[in-house]
Amino acid sequence: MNTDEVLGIFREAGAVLEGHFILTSGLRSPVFLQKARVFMHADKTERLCKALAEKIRAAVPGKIDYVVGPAIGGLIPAYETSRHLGVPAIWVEREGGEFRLRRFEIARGARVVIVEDIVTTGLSIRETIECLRELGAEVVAAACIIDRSAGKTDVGVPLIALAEYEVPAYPADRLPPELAAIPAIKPGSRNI
Ligand SMILES: O=P(O)(O)OC[C@H]1O[C@H](OP(=O)(O)OP(=O)(O)O)[C@H](O)[C@@H]1O
Ligand SMILES: O=C(O)c1cc(=O)[nH]c(=O)[nH]1
Ligand SMILES: [Mg+2]
Repeated sequence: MNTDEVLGIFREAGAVLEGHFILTSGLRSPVFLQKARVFMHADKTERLCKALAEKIRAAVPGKIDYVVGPAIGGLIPAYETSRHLGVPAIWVEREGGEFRLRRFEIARGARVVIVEDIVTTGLSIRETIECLRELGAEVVAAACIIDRSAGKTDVGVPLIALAEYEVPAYPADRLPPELAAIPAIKPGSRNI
Protein backbone atom coordinates (compact mmCIF):
# COMPACT_ATOMS: atom_id res chain seq x y z
CA MET A 1 0.00 0.00 0.00
CA ASN A 2 1.49 3.37 -0.96
CA THR A 3 1.17 6.81 0.68
CA ASP A 4 -1.60 7.95 -1.73
CA GLU A 5 -3.72 4.91 -0.84
CA VAL A 6 -3.21 5.48 2.90
CA LEU A 7 -4.10 9.18 2.59
CA GLY A 8 -7.06 8.21 0.40
CA ILE A 9 -8.41 6.09 3.25
CA PHE A 10 -7.89 8.96 5.73
CA ARG A 11 -9.64 11.44 3.37
CA GLU A 12 -12.52 9.04 2.68
CA ALA A 13 -13.05 8.78 6.46
CA GLY A 14 -12.98 12.58 6.92
CA ALA A 15 -9.85 12.21 9.06
CA VAL A 16 -7.69 14.94 7.49
CA LEU A 17 -8.69 18.00 9.51
CA GLU A 18 -7.70 21.60 8.79
CA GLY A 19 -7.55 24.38 11.39
CA HIS A 20 -5.13 25.18 14.25
CA PHE A 21 -4.11 22.19 16.33
CA ILE A 22 -1.94 21.76 19.42
CA LEU A 23 0.00 18.54 18.96
CA THR A 24 1.14 16.24 21.76
CA SER A 25 4.69 17.64 21.45
CA GLY A 26 3.34 21.20 21.96
CA LEU A 27 3.99 22.06 18.33
CA ARG A 28 1.17 23.73 16.38
CA SER A 29 -0.06 22.59 12.99
CA PRO A 30 -2.68 23.57 10.41
CA VAL A 31 -3.38 19.87 9.73
CA PHE A 32 -4.45 17.10 12.12
CA LEU A 33 -4.84 13.46 11.15
CA GLN A 34 -7.80 12.37 13.31
CA LYS A 35 -7.05 8.66 13.16
CA ALA A 36 -10.06 7.80 15.35
CA ARG A 37 -12.26 8.61 12.35
CA VAL A 38 -10.42 5.90 10.41
CA PHE A 39 -10.21 3.35 13.25
CA MET A 40 -14.00 3.53 13.78
CA HIS A 41 -14.24 1.57 10.51
CA ALA A 42 -13.10 -2.05 10.87
CA ASP A 43 -12.66 -2.55 7.09
CA LYS A 44 -10.43 0.51 6.67
CA THR A 45 -8.41 -0.36 9.79
CA GLU A 46 -7.97 -3.93 8.59
CA ARG A 47 -6.64 -2.84 5.19
CA LEU A 48 -4.13 -0.44 6.76
CA CYS A 49 -2.93 -2.78 9.50
CA LYS A 50 -2.66 -5.86 7.27
CA ALA A 51 -0.35 -3.83 5.01
CA LEU A 52 1.61 -2.58 8.03
CA ALA A 53 1.96 -6.15 9.37
CA GLU A 54 3.37 -7.25 6.00
CA LYS A 55 5.89 -4.40 6.10
CA ILE A 56 6.91 -5.33 9.65
CA ARG A 57 7.33 -9.02 8.72
CA ALA A 58 9.56 -8.05 5.79
CA ALA A 59 11.71 -5.72 7.93
CA VAL A 60 12.03 -7.59 11.22
CA PRO A 61 13.98 -10.84 11.17
CA GLY A 62 13.21 -13.39 13.89
CA LYS A 63 10.54 -13.82 16.47
CA ILE A 64 8.24 -11.07 17.73
CA ASP A 65 6.81 -11.79 21.20
CA TYR A 66 4.49 -8.78 21.55
CA VAL A 67 3.13 -5.80 19.71
CA VAL A 68 2.90 -2.80 22.07
CA GLY A 69 0.54 0.11 21.43
CA PRO A 70 0.89 3.48 23.20
CA ALA A 71 -2.64 4.39 24.42
CA ILE A 72 -4.91 5.85 23.32
CA GLY A 73 -4.13 6.31 19.65
CA GLY A 74 -1.99 3.17 19.37
CA LEU A 75 -4.53 0.79 20.92
CA ILE A 76 -6.56 -0.09 17.84
CA PRO A 77 -3.76 -0.20 15.25
CA ALA A 78 -1.56 -2.26 17.60
CA TYR A 79 -4.35 -4.77 18.17
CA GLU A 80 -5.28 -5.05 14.50
CA THR A 81 -1.65 -5.28 13.34
CA SER A 82 -0.95 -7.96 15.96
CA ARG A 83 -3.88 -9.97 14.61
CA HIS A 84 -2.17 -10.13 11.20
CA LEU A 85 1.21 -10.92 12.75
CA GLY A 86 -0.29 -13.67 14.91
CA VAL A 87 1.20 -12.35 18.18
CA PRO A 88 -0.42 -10.84 21.30
CA ALA A 89 -1.01 -7.10 21.58
CA ILE A 90 -0.50 -5.24 24.86
CA TRP A 91 -0.40 -1.52 25.62
CA VAL A 92 1.25 1.17 27.66
CA GLU A 93 -0.94 3.90 29.14
CA ARG A 94 -0.23 7.09 31.02
CA GLU A 95 -0.10 7.08 34.83
CA GLY A 96 0.83 10.46 36.30
CA GLY A 97 1.77 11.49 32.78
CA GLU A 98 4.26 8.63 32.20
CA PHE A 99 3.72 5.56 30.06
CA ARG A 100 3.40 2.38 32.15
CA LEU A 101 2.63 -1.24 31.32
CA ARG A 102 -0.09 -1.29 33.97
CA ARG A 103 -2.04 -4.43 33.10
CA PHE A 104 0.56 -6.88 31.82
CA GLU A 105 3.85 -8.55 32.66
CA ILE A 106 6.52 -9.28 30.09
CA ALA A 107 9.58 -11.48 30.46
CA ARG A 108 13.00 -9.81 30.41
CA GLY A 109 14.41 -10.15 26.90
CA ALA A 110 10.96 -10.24 25.25
CA ARG A 111 11.22 -9.01 21.66
CA VAL A 112 8.63 -6.30 21.04
CA VAL A 113 7.51 -4.11 18.17
CA ILE A 114 5.78 -0.83 19.01
CA VAL A 115 2.83 0.04 16.77
CA GLU A 116 1.72 3.69 16.77
CA ASP A 117 -0.92 5.52 14.79
CA ILE A 118 0.84 8.77 13.85
CA VAL A 119 4.44 9.92 14.37
CA THR A 120 5.27 13.63 14.43
CA THR A 121 8.38 14.17 16.60
CA GLY A 122 8.73 10.55 17.77
CA LEU A 123 8.41 11.69 21.41
CA SER A 124 5.64 9.19 22.24
CA ILE A 125 7.59 6.29 20.74
CA ARG A 126 10.75 7.30 22.63
CA GLU A 127 8.74 7.41 25.90
CA THR A 128 7.33 3.95 25.12
CA ILE A 129 10.80 2.57 24.42
CA GLU A 130 12.06 3.97 27.75
CA CYS A 131 9.21 2.27 29.63
CA LEU A 132 9.76 -1.08 27.89
CA ARG A 133 13.56 -1.03 28.29
CA GLU A 134 13.19 -0.38 32.02
CA LEU A 135 11.25 -3.67 32.13
CA GLY A 136 14.06 -5.46 30.27
CA ALA A 137 12.25 -5.81 26.93
CA GLU A 138 14.12 -5.62 23.64
CA VAL A 139 12.43 -3.14 21.30
CA VAL A 140 13.33 -4.53 17.89
CA ALA A 141 11.41 -1.94 15.84
CA ALA A 142 8.68 0.67 15.92
CA ALA A 143 5.99 1.06 13.29
CA CYS A 144 3.27 3.56 12.46
CA ILE A 145 0.51 4.16 9.97
CA ILE A 146 1.64 7.70 9.02
CA ASP A 147 4.99 9.37 9.70
CA ARG A 148 4.40 13.13 9.56
CA SER A 149 8.16 13.73 9.77
CA ALA A 150 8.63 11.86 6.48
CA GLY A 151 11.58 9.85 7.76
CA LYS A 152 13.32 12.71 9.64
CA THR A 153 12.51 11.48 13.14
CA ASP A 154 15.06 9.26 14.87
CA VAL A 155 13.46 7.12 17.58
CA GLY A 156 16.61 5.05 18.22
CA VAL A 157 15.22 1.85 16.64
CA PRO A 158 14.18 1.21 13.03
CA LEU A 159 10.89 3.03 12.26
CA ILE A 160 8.64 1.25 9.77
CA ALA A 161 6.02 3.66 8.38
CA LEU A 162 3.16 2.58 6.16
CA ALA A 163 3.08 6.13 4.74
CA GLU A 164 5.21 9.25 4.99
CA TYR A 165 3.35 12.56 4.78
CA GLU A 166 5.24 15.73 5.64
CA VAL A 167 2.99 18.25 7.39
CA PRO A 168 4.14 21.66 8.70
CA ALA A 169 4.38 22.11 12.47
CA TYR A 170 5.59 25.23 14.32
CA PRO A 171 6.73 26.15 17.83
CA ALA A 172 3.93 28.07 19.61
CA ASP A 173 5.98 31.30 19.63
CA ARG A 174 6.72 31.13 15.89
CA LEU A 175 3.28 30.81 14.33
CA PRO A 176 2.60 32.07 10.82
CA PRO A 177 -0.04 34.88 11.01
CA GLU A 178 -2.77 32.83 9.27
CA LEU A 179 -2.44 30.15 11.99
CA ALA A 180 -2.24 32.66 14.87
CA ALA A 181 -5.59 34.07 13.69
CA ILE A 182 -7.43 30.77 14.37
CA PRO A 183 -8.23 29.54 17.94
CA ALA A 184 -6.17 26.43 18.77
CA ILE A 185 -7.64 23.08 19.81
CA LYS A 186 -5.88 20.01 21.26
CA PRO A 187 -7.46 16.75 20.08
CA GLY A 188 -5.02 14.27 21.72
CA SER A 189 -5.18 12.76 25.22
CA ARG A 190 -1.82 13.80 26.73
CA ASN A 191 -2.30 15.90 29.93
CA ILE A 192 -6.06 15.47 30.14
O1 LIG B 1 5.46 11.72 17.57
P1 LIG B 1 4.78 12.57 18.61
O2 LIG B 1 5.25 13.99 18.59
O3 LIG B 1 4.84 11.96 19.97
O4 LIG B 1 3.25 12.68 18.18
C1 LIG B 1 2.47 11.55 17.86
C2 LIG B 1 1.63 11.09 19.03
O5 LIG B 1 0.57 12.03 19.26
C3 LIG B 1 -0.67 11.37 19.34
O6 LIG B 1 -0.93 10.94 20.69
P2 LIG B 1 -1.54 11.90 21.81
O7 LIG B 1 -0.56 11.99 22.93
O8 LIG B 1 -1.97 13.20 21.20
O9 LIG B 1 -2.82 11.17 22.34
P3 LIG B 1 -3.74 10.01 21.71
O10 LIG B 1 -2.87 8.82 21.57
O11 LIG B 1 -4.79 9.84 22.72
O12 LIG B 1 -4.27 10.54 20.40
C4 LIG B 1 -0.49 10.15 18.48
O13 LIG B 1 -1.39 9.13 18.87
C5 LIG B 1 0.94 9.75 18.75
O14 LIG B 1 1.01 8.96 19.92
O1 LIG C 1 1.52 15.17 16.69
C1 LIG C 1 0.42 14.84 17.12
O2 LIG C 1 0.09 14.94 18.31
C2 LIG C 1 -0.61 14.29 16.17
C3 LIG C 1 -0.69 14.69 14.87
C4 LIG C 1 -1.71 14.14 14.06
O3 LIG C 1 -1.84 14.47 12.87
N1 LIG C 1 -2.56 13.25 14.58
C5 LIG C 1 -2.46 12.89 15.84
O4 LIG C 1 -3.28 12.07 16.29
N2 LIG C 1 -1.50 13.39 16.64
MG1 LIG D 1 -0.87 8.71 20.91
